[in-house]
Amino acid sequence: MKKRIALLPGDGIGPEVMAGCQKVLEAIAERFNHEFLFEEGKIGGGAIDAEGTPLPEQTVALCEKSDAILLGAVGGPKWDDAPSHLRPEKGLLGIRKKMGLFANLRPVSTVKSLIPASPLKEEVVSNVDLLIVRELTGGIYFGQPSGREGDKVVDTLEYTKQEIERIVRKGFELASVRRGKLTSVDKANVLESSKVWRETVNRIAPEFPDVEVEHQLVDSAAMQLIRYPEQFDVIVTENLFGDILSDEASMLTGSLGMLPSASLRSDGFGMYEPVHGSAPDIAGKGIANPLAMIMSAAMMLRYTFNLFEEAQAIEVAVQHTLEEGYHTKDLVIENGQELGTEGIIEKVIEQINEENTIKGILETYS
Ligand SMILES: NC(=O)C1=CN([C@@H]2O[C@H](COP(=O)(O)OP(=O)(O)OC[C@H]3O[C@@H](n4cnc5c(N)ncnc54)[C@H](O)[C@@H]3O)[C@@H](O)[C@H]2O)C=CC1
Ligand SMILES: CC(C)CC(=O)C(=O)O
Ligand SMILES: [Mg+2]
Repeated sequence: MKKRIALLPGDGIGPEVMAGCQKVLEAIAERFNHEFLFEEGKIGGGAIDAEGTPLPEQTVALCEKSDAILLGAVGGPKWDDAPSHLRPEKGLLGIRKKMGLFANLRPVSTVKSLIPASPLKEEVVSNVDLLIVRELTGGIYFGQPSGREGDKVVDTLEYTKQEIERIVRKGFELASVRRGKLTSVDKANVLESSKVWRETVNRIAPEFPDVEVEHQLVDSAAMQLIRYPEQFDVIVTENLFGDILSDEASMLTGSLGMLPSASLRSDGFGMYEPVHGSAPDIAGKGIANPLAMIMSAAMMLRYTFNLFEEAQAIEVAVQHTLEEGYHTKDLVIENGQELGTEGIIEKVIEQINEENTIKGILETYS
């Protein structure tokens, strides 16, 4: 299979994790006989410095002609005080909106050998397997007006009924092919948009009789994620709530460096991006965890290219690498060996090239 992949490394640790990801995809291409054509584009702070805008037109054109997009991360202290249209994050919001990537899928599951980086009891996180379905192109990140006037500052939370309905449907569809439970998270005791959200969920529910539906208010959901995360299968929620809850949920796995995501359009086109940001505190040190980025690439292979064995090869390679005790600084493994970004990538590639890893996967699919 021949595919064009747009690489948008971005800022901070973005280029470091993207370099590793590209190497892993090259190993997959060689192992499974595919041709992946990579082309890089600028986005975020680097694009502001080079082109005077966080989302240059060439980058949009590159994304439009590609079969899928991989994005690292944007932002950093250098641009923190810039006016809002010159903030790196505007580039990311812009490309999501421009490409119509309304559904952000953020899977969170326990990785057996990892010790959660928090006081969570092992029995509370040992069987976590949940999927946050976050609305990505509406809500308070996009509503107008937004800005300052005198001593007043405004951000607007805005949704159309259609925007709510399409993400809620996505949540139901995904729950129906997983364990059949949908938790809709809102703030319907306060926000009008959340009331419409809840009405929409209740209106669509009869179309999915096999899906059990429950509603949780976002403050309580934040607590339940830590208290009893195994209760969740699919969580569907609006943009801001999904952003916050997914960073919280990352701690169930051990690190923010472990969470991948897929940002999808209704036709299956997607941009694949780790949940984490540009991590300026560790950028340039060679210690960033590239596994969220790599597993985002696995999601790309599965969701946009329908390359199921190849996606699983990456996931199994990551799992075996961790089971053998190799990890980056952000992770804790008992009696493990700490490696840098490049070191862990080498181990994952060794696993991809390991005969038994691939044999096991091919047998599953035969
Ligand atoms: N998708 C994106 O491009 C996102 C960009 N950002 C931007 O990133 C910048 C930094 O934001 P923060 O709030 O610090 O969030 P962050 O996600 O960049 O970092 C939070 C903490 O997690 C650690 N961390 C994150 N990813 C890691 C990885 N792969 N390996 C090891 N440790 C990792 C960082 O070192 C830091 O201590 C800001 O400019 C923010 O706007 C934030 C979130 C998402
Ligand atoms: C940097 C923001 C635009 C978004 C964010 O934090 C995220 O998508 O997780
Ligand atoms: Mg975020």
